[in-house]
Amino acid sequence: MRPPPLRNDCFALPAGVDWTPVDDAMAQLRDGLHAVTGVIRLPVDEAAGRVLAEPVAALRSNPPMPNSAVDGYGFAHAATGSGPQQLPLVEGRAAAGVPFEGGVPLGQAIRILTGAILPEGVDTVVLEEDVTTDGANVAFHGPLRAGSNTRKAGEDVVAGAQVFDAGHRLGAPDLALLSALGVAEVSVREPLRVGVLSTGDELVAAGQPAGPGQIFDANRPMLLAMLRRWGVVAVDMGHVGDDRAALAERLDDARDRCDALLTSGGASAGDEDHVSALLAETGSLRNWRIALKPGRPLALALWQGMPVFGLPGNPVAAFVCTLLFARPAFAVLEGAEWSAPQGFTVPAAFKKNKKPGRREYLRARLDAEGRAEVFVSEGSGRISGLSWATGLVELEDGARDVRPGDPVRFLPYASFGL
Ligand SMILES: Nc1nc2c(c(=O)[nH]1)N[C@H]1C(S)=C(S)[C@@H](COP(=O)(O)OP(=O)(O)OC[C@H]3O[C@@H](n4cnc5c(N)ncnc54)[C@H](O)[C@@H]3O)O[C@H]1N2
Ligand code: MOO
Repeated sequence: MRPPPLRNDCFALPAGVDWTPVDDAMAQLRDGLHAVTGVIRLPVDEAAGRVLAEPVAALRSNPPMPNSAVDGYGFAHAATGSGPQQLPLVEGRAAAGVPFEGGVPLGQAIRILTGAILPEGVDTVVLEEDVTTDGANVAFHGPLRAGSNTRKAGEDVVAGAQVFDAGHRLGAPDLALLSALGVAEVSVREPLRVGVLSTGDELVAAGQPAGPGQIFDANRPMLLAMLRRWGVVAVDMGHVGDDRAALAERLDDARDRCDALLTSGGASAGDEDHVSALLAETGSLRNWRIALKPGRPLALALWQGMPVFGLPGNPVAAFVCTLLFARPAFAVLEGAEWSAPQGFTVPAAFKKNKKPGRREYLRARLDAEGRAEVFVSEGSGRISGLSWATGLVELEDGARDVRPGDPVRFLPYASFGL
């Protein structure tokens, strides 16, 4: 027998294997998904984090009426000029919620407060800090620009205008806007229910007695917490050993309770890689060898119609694959757009000679000078690096010789909604 040459690089891309570039895998995944959750009506103040199921139009303009932006004195600009101005005051005042009934004659002024509707005859307001008054007259220096310190009706949004498309995920500022526009109820998607299942004979839950060959299940608490951060209903599907029948039973159970499932472990093609073996029997398996480090094996399949993301077992790989593939996929399943993280370019504080042909994600954080430093090890079982980091540095698919000071793309955990 002649052995093959020793490469000893489990990230080498062996010839004859079909390595899928990250972007191709993402595009294929995105194109195969559609919204699966139901639609409900919700009061706007309960809708933060939900995805709109239909477009929303303004029921009212913002602001609904022309009004004053400041506390001061209102008048018609046409009766004023440059230099010292003095205008007699009309009786009464205009306040927010208590409009002045009647008009202000040309050449006269009225006391007006912030948010008050401009009375008939008023188109300009002078700040109270810029006047002197004896209670019967007001004096100030011109010229003032016509319309100073006022807000036009609909200058922000006009009634009838569409403010959001279907698929928009509502954030706190959106609740302010919808409320201001008189929209009190919206049609939104029900939240996605995603199960998390750990696989492998070696796993025990933290807190349980562990034999020398056993390790504590680190992926399940991490993945469940990530889902909760994303507003997903996280369903703990527990742990199964390397037993195909038990795994099939658990997948059936998940199918009844979840819209999608994350499994970890057993994703590649080893003797005990039952997840990919079982999913292969469904005929829908896409067992990707992704040109990605960490996170090469990623099994995607439908189990009786339920999308299953078979994540690699190594916790760092499971984390990266979930951020890159599962999170945007969940958005699509919930009726939103596929979402790419918003990264930014910073100088590197490290050196690295990167091989071509795969995309790499390094655990990273910013130092005091805003440069990205990376974790001491790239081992995908080095969980401490995930805690040490505050984000990931993304190195594109080609070869790259990174020197300190070179620009690199930093993706903070926050850009993945964590
Ligand atoms: N001969 C080769 N061996 C391996 C290769 C390779 O290319 N050639 N690739 C390695 C890479 S990369 C990964 S990733 C893993 C993928 O394997 P699986 O997805 O089948 O995962 P497992 O073998 O079940 O587990 C890998 C590793 O992670 C630990 N693990 C699993 N689940 C958990 C959990 N819930 N919490 C903590 N740790 C977990 C498990 O004990 C293993 O150590 O294959 C490599 N091997
Ligand atoms: O990349 Mo494996 O997918 O290192 O852990």
